[in-house]
Amino acid sequence: MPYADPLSPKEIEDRLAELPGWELSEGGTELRRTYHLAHLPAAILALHIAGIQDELNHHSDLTLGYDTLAVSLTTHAAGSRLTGKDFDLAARIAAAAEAHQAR
Ligand SMILES: C[C@H](O)[C@H](O)[C@H]1CNC2=NC(N)=NC(=O)C2=N1
Repeated sequence: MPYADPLSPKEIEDRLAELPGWELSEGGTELRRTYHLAHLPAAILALHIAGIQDELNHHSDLTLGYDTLAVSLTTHAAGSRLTGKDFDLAARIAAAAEAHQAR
């Protein structure tokens, strides 16, 4: 069983509709969102997300800014294309961000 198979454009469109505020990168290979919150709360949210990612064994790239936390997701084992694992993790990240009152 491969780690995860790339999704079709239609599947991506359908899954993206379930994630308000998230967007695709230029080539449709990354799922992205930037959260806005104060610096230390953003770092704490990053720590929470890191725990979720180890639990799921699927990891995003997180960029901590002055008052932002940017999230970028792709599945490396699928040739850096989007798979269901990306959307599953994004949904968990979105729930964590809401709990941290990130916008
Ligand atoms: C061995 C382990 O299952 C793999 O390295 C996992 C870890 N986390 C991962 N995260 C992401 N985004 N893509 C992967 O292909 C991936 N592979």
